[in-house]
Amino acid sequence: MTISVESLSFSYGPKQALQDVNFLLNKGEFHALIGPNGAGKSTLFALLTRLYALQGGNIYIDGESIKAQPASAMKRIGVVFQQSTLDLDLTVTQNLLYHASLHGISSKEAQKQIDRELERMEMKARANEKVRGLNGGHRRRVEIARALLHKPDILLLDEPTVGLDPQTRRALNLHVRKLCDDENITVLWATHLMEEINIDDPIILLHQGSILLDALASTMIEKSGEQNLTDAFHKLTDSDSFGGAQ
Ligand SMILES: Nc1ncnc2c1ncn2[C@@H]1O[C@H](COP(=O)(O)OP(=O)(O)OP(=O)(O)O)[C@@H](O)[C@H]1O
Repeated sequence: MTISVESLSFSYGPKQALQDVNFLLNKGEFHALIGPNGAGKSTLFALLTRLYALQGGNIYIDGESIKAQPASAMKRIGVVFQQSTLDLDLTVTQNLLYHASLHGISSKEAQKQIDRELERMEMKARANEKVRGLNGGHRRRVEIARALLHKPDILLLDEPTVGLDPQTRRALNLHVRKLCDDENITVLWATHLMEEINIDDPIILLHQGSILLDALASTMIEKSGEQNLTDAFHKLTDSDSFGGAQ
């Protein structure tokens, strides 16, 4: 399963948020989408998930255009948005059952999938608790379980660790990396936190709506001349040093 983004551009009225964005996601790999605030990450997610209609360019899933086959393309994608969309007054299972029914999954199959995904996220013991009683990290795990219910082969996560403490962030990041290893799921993880990225991760560095770098994280360090990812990120996304990084 690959995603190919080709010549993607998007404007909010006169404000151009993305310009000529191109990249490829490889099957079963963890990719980090990084960029400072306002770089265009959320806009890109909105296009990948069909929340916004495409303006310029196209997105292909295994060669299939999401413009031409939006429904079948969407079946292959699971999404965790930046803002939580769980119903706080429903239990974990009720939230997941509702989502499964939206995907047309039978209740028997849904229960099987819910058990499987909650087990994987180490949340099975909390299945009958109201979401309101869960901490932020556990709510995020439920959202990841929910995104996987319809067995997608691509998982998109838009800054999923916002507001979580470092330990919880790390645990969640490891959970998602395991999905790549165990299930061959292709992941796009948007973040502006460099500690969530490994040196050998493929990264897509977005800055002011354009791709500044599409390479391994180690290459970002080399290109910047810095010693670590955090310094490299700041150097490359500082407007004064913009250009010459590609
Ligand atoms: N509804 C909107 N109307 C006008 N401009 C917008 C709108 N949404 C986003 N923008 C602008 O488009 C650009 C890209 O925004 P976007 O939210 O995609 O960036 P981001 O990288 O996700 O940032 P953040 O990390 O802050 O969410 C920014 O300059 C932003 O101000």
